[in-house]
Amino acid sequence: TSLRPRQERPALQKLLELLLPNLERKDPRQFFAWPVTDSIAPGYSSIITKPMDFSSMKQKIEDNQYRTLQEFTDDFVLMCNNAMTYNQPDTVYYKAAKRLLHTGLRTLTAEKVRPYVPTIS
Ligand SMILES: CC(=O)c1cc(-c2ccccn2)c2ncccn12
Repeated sequence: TSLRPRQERPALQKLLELLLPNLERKDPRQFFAWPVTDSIAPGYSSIITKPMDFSSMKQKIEDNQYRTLQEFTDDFVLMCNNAMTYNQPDTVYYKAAKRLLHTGLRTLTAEKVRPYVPTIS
């Protein structure tokens, strides 16, 4: 239940706190740093049902909301796919998202990161 305190997952949390800045560095123009607002992107909230951005991912790490590396990866993929859904292919945002998705997944699936993926619990 929600009343049960979130069990600590220090090893995973430490890993995610290392991985997040690595991914953020791949977004130097900080397109993905903060939630996209309807004022900068007309109609965004009615088109994108599950918004995601790096600041929200950071908060989820601090709040112990990621149980596995896969859940963290899923949010990263969601963030990139949102940008490729809302923005047309010829926009800087779409192109940045496509590149970020590709380079970010290479980091998240790298051999040296894989040992942190828990086997069937
Ligand atoms: C990520 C994304 O879809 C995005 C980020 C931005 C953005 C992010 C930071 C500063 C300015 N714009 C944006 N602007 C218009 C349409 C879409 N976007």
